[in-house]
Amino acid sequence: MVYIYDSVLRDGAQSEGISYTVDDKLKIAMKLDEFGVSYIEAGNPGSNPKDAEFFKRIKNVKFKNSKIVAFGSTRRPKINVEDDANIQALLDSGVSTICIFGKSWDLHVSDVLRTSLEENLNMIYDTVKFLTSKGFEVFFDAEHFFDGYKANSDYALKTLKTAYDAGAGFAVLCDTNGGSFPDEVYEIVKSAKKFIDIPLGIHAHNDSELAVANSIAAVKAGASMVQGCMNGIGERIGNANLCSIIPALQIKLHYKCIPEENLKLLTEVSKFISEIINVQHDSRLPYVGESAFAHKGGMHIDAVLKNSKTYEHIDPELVGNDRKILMSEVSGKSTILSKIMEIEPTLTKDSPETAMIIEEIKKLEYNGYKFEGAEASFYLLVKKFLGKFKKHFDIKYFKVIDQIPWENETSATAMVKISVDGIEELTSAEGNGPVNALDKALRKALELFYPVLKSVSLTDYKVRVLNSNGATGASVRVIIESTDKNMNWSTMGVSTNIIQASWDALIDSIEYKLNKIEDE
Ligand SMILES: CC(=O)SCCNC(=O)CCNC(=O)[C@H](O)C(C)(C)COP(=O)(O)OP(=O)(O)OC[C@H]1O[C@@H](n2cnc3c(N)ncnc32)[C@H](O)[C@@H]1OP(=O)(O)O
Ligand SMILES: CC(=O)C(=O)O
Repeated sequence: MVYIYDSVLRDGAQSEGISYTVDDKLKIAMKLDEFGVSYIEAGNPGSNPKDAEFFKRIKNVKFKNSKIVAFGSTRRPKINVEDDANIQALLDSGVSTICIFGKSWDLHVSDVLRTSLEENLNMIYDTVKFLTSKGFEVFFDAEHFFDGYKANSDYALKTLKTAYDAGAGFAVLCDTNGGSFPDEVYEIVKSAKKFIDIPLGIHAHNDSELAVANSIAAVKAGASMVQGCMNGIGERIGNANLCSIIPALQIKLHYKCIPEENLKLLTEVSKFISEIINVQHDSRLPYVGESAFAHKGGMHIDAVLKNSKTYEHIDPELVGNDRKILMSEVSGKSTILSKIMEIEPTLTKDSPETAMIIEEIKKLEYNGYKFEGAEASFYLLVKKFLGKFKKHFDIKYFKVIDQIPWENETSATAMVKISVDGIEELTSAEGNGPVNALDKALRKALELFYPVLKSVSLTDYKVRVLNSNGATGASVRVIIESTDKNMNWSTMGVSTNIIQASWDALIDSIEYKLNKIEDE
């Protein structure tokens, strides 16, 4: 068993750009409990009113898997532990587990605490003893343990012994500055383990991008608690990313970390935390990112479709993620065929249509199209090639007029003339920009013929300048995301004229919806 100790709410709150509300903290704590981590380090009750309120409110919440931990430092030098306001706040926090960080690097004792080595040991002893004697489960975070060990191993080890003598349940060895290497961590954890019989934990920062490797090295050397943060957030570059450590330990090294059946919640929990902290979920996160199982190279896709083990280190379903097959100019026949077969199952790798579609895609990608992000446009292209595309309307013309200054949120007016089965319709609409006005005018006209389009809305609009050397004459690629609440789809347009590119993406969005209805 390796105890998973998440610090998203404490060390995570020390990340640049992250500031939780009390409600955010409560939501995250409940999600982590549902996921099944053993400990949730929820904050420092002596630090600020928000954390103090959190500890007050959390008293009324029942947790089924996790214990809430309050975090704080050893007492200040040269005062009685009972007189330390931060220790008092820990006592009042209402939790049963407390994590105390203390100095284990002599440099920090002399230069930061500005006290004697002896007094620092007294501070550790007094604080841990005081809290254990009050019945708390106490963990000791040996701050800068690895740097301290390298500078003065006797003293660093003495700090662990002191915490042990005072009744600490775990000594957690911290790579606070994140500068250690896995082989050093392995050796130092081994020697700490030989020196003292207290359960050991690891708390690694990611300054050298080695926090996950260092945490795993520590476990291999005998540590049985991993402190870290989901998504790797935390002070500076962040903490060891638990989203990578948990599956590595549980799936590959067969340690028990969280309830087995909950591992498939990992991707959801990771995305939930990004949502709460209001940052884009990083697609490149191992295991849980959108790209973690996204295959693009033609040869990779060919192999994955034959046997997914050829290019996947684990089955994505184990962590609740999905496999993605991306189409692009580096796709081979197998990739595109797998997509084409969703539209026309009788085609094979050797059908002339397959070769023609691949050639067309490569030509279009050369000219700035990117089908990887616009699968609905790909679907329409294939349908057109196979003669299966049904055109639902003709555009006679469209016009857009920009207006500055704005008037009541309106800066553009569009006029659109369409025809459906020979019946013409001319509409106009105002919008907060030319694309918005065009979208509204087009829908107004089409909804008369196709009321189902009332359920469709645009959810995202992205523009990418393709050859920026062309300055205002550069080509742009517009990607539009649409939804009808049941499904989402993306379409694309490329042109030197941003209005034309947007218009093409809009037309594809609507034709996709109407063609899909006919497939059903
Ligand atoms: C490695 C880590 O991440 S440890 C956790 C770090 N987290 C944080 O700092 C966030 C929470 N911190 C806070 O809210 C504030 O720093 C508080 C409320 C705890 C303290 O605030 P202040 O009393 O104003 O002190 P300030 O933050 O300016 O300085 C830190 C003080 O703590 C002392 N200190 C640092 N580590 C320890 C320790 N392990 N034990 C005792 N005292 C310590 C420093 O020596 C310094 O004291 P000094 O001013 O007498 O020299
Ligand atoms: C305790 C802690 O956060 C650290 O040493 O990094």
